[in-house]
Amino acid sequence: MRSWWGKSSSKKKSNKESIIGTLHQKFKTTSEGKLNSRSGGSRRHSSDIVSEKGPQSRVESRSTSPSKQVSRCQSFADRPNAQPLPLPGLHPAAVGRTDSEISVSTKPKLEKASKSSLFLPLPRPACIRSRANPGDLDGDFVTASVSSESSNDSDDPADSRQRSPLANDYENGTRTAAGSPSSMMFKDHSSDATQTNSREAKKPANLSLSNRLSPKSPQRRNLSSHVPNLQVPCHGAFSSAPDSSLSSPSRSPLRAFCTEQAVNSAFWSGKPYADVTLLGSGHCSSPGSGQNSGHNSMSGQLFWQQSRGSPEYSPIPSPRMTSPGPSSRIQSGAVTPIHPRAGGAAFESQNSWPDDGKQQSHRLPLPPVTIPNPSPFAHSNSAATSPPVPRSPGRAENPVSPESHWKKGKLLGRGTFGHVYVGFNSDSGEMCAMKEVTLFSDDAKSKESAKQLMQEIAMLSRLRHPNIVQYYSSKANVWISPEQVGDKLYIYLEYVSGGSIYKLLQDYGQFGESAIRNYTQQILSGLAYLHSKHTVHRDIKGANILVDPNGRVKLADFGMAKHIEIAGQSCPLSFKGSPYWMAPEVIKNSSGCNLAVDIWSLGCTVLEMATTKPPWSQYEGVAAMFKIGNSKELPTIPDHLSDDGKDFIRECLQRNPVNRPTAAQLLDHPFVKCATSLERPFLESESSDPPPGVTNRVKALGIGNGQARNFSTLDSERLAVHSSRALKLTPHARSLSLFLSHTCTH
Ligand SMILES: Nc1ncnc2c1ncn2[C@@H]1O[C@H](COP(=O)(O)OP(=O)(O)OP(=O)(O)O)[C@@H](O)[C@H]1O
Repeated sequence: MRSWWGKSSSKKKSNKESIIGTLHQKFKTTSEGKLNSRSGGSRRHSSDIVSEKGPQSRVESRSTSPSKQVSRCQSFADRPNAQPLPLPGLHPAAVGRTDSEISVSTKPKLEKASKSSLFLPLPRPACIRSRANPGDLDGDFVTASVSSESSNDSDDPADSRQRSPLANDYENGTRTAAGSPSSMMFKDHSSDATQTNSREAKKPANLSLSNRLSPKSPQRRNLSSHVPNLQVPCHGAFSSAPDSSLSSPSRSPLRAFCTEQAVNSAFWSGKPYADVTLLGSGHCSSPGSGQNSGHNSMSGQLFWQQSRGSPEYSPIPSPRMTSPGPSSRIQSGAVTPIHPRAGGAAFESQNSWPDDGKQQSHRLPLPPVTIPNPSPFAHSNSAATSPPVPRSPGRAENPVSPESHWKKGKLLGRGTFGHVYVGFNSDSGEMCAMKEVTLFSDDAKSKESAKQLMQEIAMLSRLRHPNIVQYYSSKANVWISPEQVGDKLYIYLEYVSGGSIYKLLQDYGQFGESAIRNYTQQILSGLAYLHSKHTVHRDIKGANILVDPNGRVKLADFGMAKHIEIAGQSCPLSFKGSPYWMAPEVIKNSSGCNLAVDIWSLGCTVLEMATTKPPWSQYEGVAAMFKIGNSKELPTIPDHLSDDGKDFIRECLQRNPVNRPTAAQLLDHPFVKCATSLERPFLESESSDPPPGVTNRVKALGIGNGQARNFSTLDSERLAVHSSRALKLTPHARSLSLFLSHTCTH
């Protein structure tokens, strides 16, 4: 083994502590759990599980065909167990108005009714409008909307699909709430939904009514009473992600909380990058599996998380994502006829509501913005209250808060903590990435979420490096406080518009070696800086590395980063990370968490860039973890990589963390030492004329000659938004760059 940094790299035998027993035990448990579930015997954490997929839905859940999804939506009522839609006014006395009545008293009735073809009556609009106190009505529907929203922790259109039973079919089985108080809090919804797939056709009205009428459903809460102090630790010290099992609060609805789900979603579904949560000494969280952003991160117990299909969710919802759920219905006025929780077809299709026709069709998705309701009845008549002017997904809404200079724009992606939007400062013309976290006052996970977010801010606000995403403040000169608006918390980050490495790989396929060298060199620079601050990232992978249009790479997502107090010391191991990128010592819980875990993950990321997949991706999650943790094998290294590339990967993937080089040492490795920068210099030379096409275009824009020369080297976005920050190479930097490119060609 070559020791190019002068350090012995003789391999030691890896720790042979085996996790076989543990995994087998878990596997056995999960298998049993699954069998129980299939036979209807399992009721694991019924309140935690948003929905459950049956054998059929499990297959379809992996379908990515929008048309298929739509077709399933349309055929929902045709399911074998589907019952005729209830007619209004048949049995008014049977309508439960309280939660207890719905959940207890009416339940047997409903089951009985389903056998005897008797159906619960449903309220007509006229009945609703004739209420003595419109506020009651509003309250009911507000309740429904809030609780639905809450149960999904999200309010963007993309989440509509999650709330839809079809969407649940599409991606559930592992779609669960996290067992958090929040999920318990929304038991009406989650538990109903959990059992929906098997029962929903039998009792759609039950779900509808319980959602609409539950007096227990939460109202919007005063956040401050529950997250009273949002001040992050002062600059003086680094903060670290807490080692609790609640590491990824906002993603709780998606977090599997029983082994059965692990099996459902990953092991038996054949999903290559299934999300896993392992039962470990600590916990894991965070995103981005190979297939979803942050969705295969670990958190404490051996669970598989259902992938959402991509680590970054497209800001433009696909057709299958456009079925508006309760939340979007409330906000957008769109109603999915088949949504049982919203009362969908049960109400509208057979009750001859005036706008029946409208409700038969799927409306276009609306952007993830909150549209003020024009009247107290807006909720109740949500189907007919589409905003007069459809908002484009990119259209900014009002400033997040009066003091904030950022306006929220389109959705960039979703992660563990919440959603990320483009932010725009109308005054300066700058953009940022706004991370939005929705907090629920009586939800322990929300507190954890806020805590982690603040720790991430505290961490990021201390870091200044070109290869680390920069934290911005919501307000001038306030650098460490997240902004709290209602029940939402915002932090503002440098906007890296190129997306993540994962997304680039998905869109364009594997990278060429030159790009890999360059990106790796930049990742290493960021890591070397981070490690010099005694901080370990713990979730290095393609989905957490952003790339700007100039090829500059930025480490992102510091939600799991940990500060190691004393250099060289390891912190107590937390089972954190994303399984395919996770170091053996983390899986085996054998030698604590130290900086070397990032080096292992870097090696996996290099392989990911070279092949589009992380190592051992041919194995299912548990098997992959077994491979990583227990085998002595190296993952397959593609032949097309240079010897330097292969050697670099081998160095990173040494099983004994002690033998792994440091980031600083790896910067001297030949694979990255001569990496050529992809970043185009900002040309200042008067003699370099732009191509004729560009010149003409620039002339057409009325830009003078001098400006035109520079314009040719800038992408329009950067020019428009970051002109004040445009990179200019000083003469010294230019000559340095030339020198480096010259010396590295040899
Ligand atoms: N600074 C940014 N610029 C551009 N896009 C971003 C930025 N930060 C995040 N995103 C987008 O938002 C998605 C989710 O962000 P991020 O992963 O940081 O969220 P998170 O809550 O920390 O989730 P997780 O821990 O699951 O990764 C990313 O995959 C990326 O597409």
